[in-house]
Amino acid sequence: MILFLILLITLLLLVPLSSVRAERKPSVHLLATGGTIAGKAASETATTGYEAGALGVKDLLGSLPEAQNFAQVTGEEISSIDSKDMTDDIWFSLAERANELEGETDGLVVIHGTDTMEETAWFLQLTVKPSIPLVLTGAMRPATAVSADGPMNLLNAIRLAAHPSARGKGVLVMMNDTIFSARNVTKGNTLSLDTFRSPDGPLGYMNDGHPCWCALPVHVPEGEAPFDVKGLHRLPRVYIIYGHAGADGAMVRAAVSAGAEGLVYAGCGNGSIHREDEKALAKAASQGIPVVRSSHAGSGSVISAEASYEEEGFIRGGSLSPQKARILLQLSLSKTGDFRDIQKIFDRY
Ligand SMILES: NC(=O)C[C@H](N)C(=O)O
Repeated sequence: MILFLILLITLLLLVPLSSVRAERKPSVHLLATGGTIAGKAASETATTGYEAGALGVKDLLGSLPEAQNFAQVTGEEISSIDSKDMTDDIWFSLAERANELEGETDGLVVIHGTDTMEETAWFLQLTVKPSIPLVLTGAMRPATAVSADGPMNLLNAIRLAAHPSARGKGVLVMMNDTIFSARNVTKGNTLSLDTFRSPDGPLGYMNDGHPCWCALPVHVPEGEAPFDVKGLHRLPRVYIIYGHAGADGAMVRAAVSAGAEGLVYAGCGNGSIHREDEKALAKAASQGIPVVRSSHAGSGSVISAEASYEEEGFIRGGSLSPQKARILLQLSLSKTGDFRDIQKIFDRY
């Protein structure tokens, strides 16, 4: 009897220990959209002139069996495009799938071309419930190239998405061993492997597959996704007008007559607007078309400047790049057309 009791107690003590040892691997699901990471070139030395998005998610995973050592990796294709051709529909599908998978996997990786990666990352930060890590990655060299960067980027992105420390940091971009926040990341070089940067510095690095954080992201959404795009069939038509010397308002007038529902001005310096463009923009705003001032300077915030900008009801775009201000304006317009409410949204996100 005593022997039986001793055996039973030993067993009870061992069961929890063995269950800790047999801890399950985290699951990571890939949503592939195409890009150079899935690109095929005519030769191993070609790094341009390839077909972007030629390889499927199975091919990418098949050539990276090591990934399964770190996570149970599954995947599906959402599209197979060069990301320069990104559409609202693909964004809606991505947001819908990411929201559906939120309770079913520990992390998500979006495989994406680099040209519009920063825009998709930002769109997803605003439309996907931020409960599990969501990481975007891609490549600068096609999969067929000597020393292609895609496999290591994908492996790092999977390991980052599986890592608990990636939670609560908003949508992340993992490129070239470096971790960026969706809000601040931008492509900064046409061809270099080290193309992604953030004016305020990266969030961290992948050191031999382990995230090493050095900063915290700002304006990260909590709880629910800020915008619900379920049921939307298109995003409002918002054009970006590029500010430059010798402007004459023609581009603003062209945008308005093309049916602009909102305008983003990529101004100089602190969102400064050429006076000829300003006249045309003030007219657009008086017709109820919201105008956001942003900057093509590449870093810094757009704050109040000329008194006339405030009188004309222009919205201050803060530190968002013109292309990200455009997305936030599109999503804001799905909620409100009131300039003051849109300003509050810009101040929050
Ligand atoms: N490196 C890349 O992925 C560029 C490619 N044009 C894309 O954005 O799909």
